[in-house]
Amino acid sequence: MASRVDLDGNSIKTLTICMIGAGGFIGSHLCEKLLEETLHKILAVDVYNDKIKHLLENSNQLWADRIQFHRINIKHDSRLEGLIKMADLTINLAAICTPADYNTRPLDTIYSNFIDALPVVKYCSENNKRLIHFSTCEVYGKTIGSFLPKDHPLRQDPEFYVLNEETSPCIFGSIEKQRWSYACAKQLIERLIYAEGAENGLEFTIVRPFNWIGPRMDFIPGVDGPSEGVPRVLACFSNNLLRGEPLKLVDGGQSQRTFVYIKDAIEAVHLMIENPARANGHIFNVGNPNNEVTVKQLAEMMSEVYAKVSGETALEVPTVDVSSKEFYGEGYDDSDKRIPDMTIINRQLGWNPKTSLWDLLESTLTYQHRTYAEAVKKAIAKPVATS
Ligand SMILES: NC(=O)c1ccc[n+]([C@@H]2O[C@H](COP(=O)([O-])OP(=O)(O)OC[C@H]3O[C@@H](n4cnc5c(N)ncnc54)[C@H](O)[C@@H]3O)[C@@H](O)[C@H]2O)c1
Ligand SMILES: O=c1ccn([C@@H]2O[C@H](COP(=O)(O)OP(=O)(O)O[C@H]3OC[C@@H](O)[C@H](O)[C@H]3O)[C@@H](O)[C@H]2O)c(=O)[nH]1
Repeated sequence: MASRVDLDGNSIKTLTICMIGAGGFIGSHLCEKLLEETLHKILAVDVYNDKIKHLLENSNQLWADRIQFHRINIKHDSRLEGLIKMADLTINLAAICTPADYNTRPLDTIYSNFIDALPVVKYCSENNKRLIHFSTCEVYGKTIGSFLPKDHPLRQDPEFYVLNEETSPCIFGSIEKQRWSYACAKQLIERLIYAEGAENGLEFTIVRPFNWIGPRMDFIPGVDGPSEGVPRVLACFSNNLLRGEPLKLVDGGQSQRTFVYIKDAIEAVHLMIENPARANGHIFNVGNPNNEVTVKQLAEMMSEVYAKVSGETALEVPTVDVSSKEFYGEGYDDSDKRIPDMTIINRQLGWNPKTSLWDLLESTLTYQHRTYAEAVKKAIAKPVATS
């Protein structure tokens, strides 16, 4: 591989990266990218490795000696500090990050996103190691505009809804709305990392992903995850499409999201890894402001794309409304709208997302159909056990 240079023309040093949560959706894509396009070494830490098996198993591959899997639960494993010490850079992706858990398992959510991340920050700070920590767009919570009357003209003013790392406040619901346990824990760990940077010189970058989606996201209930499990929206809707059932719109699907293709987003992380002088000390929104839809529009587009890639006829009534209480239970609440301000990532790293929502759904749903259609058919055909 020819010697590669960073954004300032300096040659890039080969790194050893301790990637915690490497076996998850984002981790699997990041491992793939680093192995295929760089010479960096990965110490991959996770409790699962199904999503990176293809990278670990084939010993003929060029990168066989550049990835090592460590099955470690970071809650209680003394090997973690040793791995962080061995690495030049630690990337922490580990988290409980599915909304169905925030109000039903708030303690696990808070422990996972705050308490369990503490030693990682501490070991990086004490050993002078750089940290890239994955936070979330949920730290912004609700938009200022959402508190205005429905038809107020200021709702159309970007000042009232575009989310900026340096100027937007973090607006959460009341404590009984346990949905915000995740966002609040993520916010506190961001503040702690920021304080470690300010008081102890920790070199850090914080990433706030805005709905990254693509292949290998979450699981299909009853196929490669629990039948009663509720994954994030891409997998929920994929599951409905694979089963030929209407897509469930929580509270009418009026919330808005911007979706970015995982492969575009991984490019941004790659730039952060290899341009520490431009990334250190920054918090970055990573999303695609051009891909905004309501959840209802997402459902309609996914139905259309799925019909195209599977050759199956779309349902006449493709969606059904369901209340958030029925779908998620007590304590659910929602972010109304999420448009990332791209000024900082653009200025520091020159990054811009490329893939349109239609195109990213086409490649993702082609993957979902190819990977799961047969398995779902079998699961549906299985006779239900009678008592
Ligand atoms: N995908 C998105 O759009 C998105 C949006 C906002 C924030 N994020 C953040 O990005 C990070 C990665 O998200 P993802 O979508 O890949 O989720 P994911 O659930 O697919 O990956 C998380 C991984 O962390 C591992 N993990 C969790 N607890 C662990 C522990 N105690 N010890 C070892 N491993 C543990 C899990 O096994 C899993 O493989 C998370 O911090 C999440 O909050 C993701
Ligand atoms: O079947 C479904 C699933 C979800 N939804 C809705 O779709 C929207 C998106 O739901 P997701 O499950 O993708 O989760 P959210 O976008 O609310 O939060 C996510 O955002 C950023 C990350 O930190 C986390 O991965 C997650 O918290 C929500 O309004 C939800 O209520 C449905 O209408 N139907």
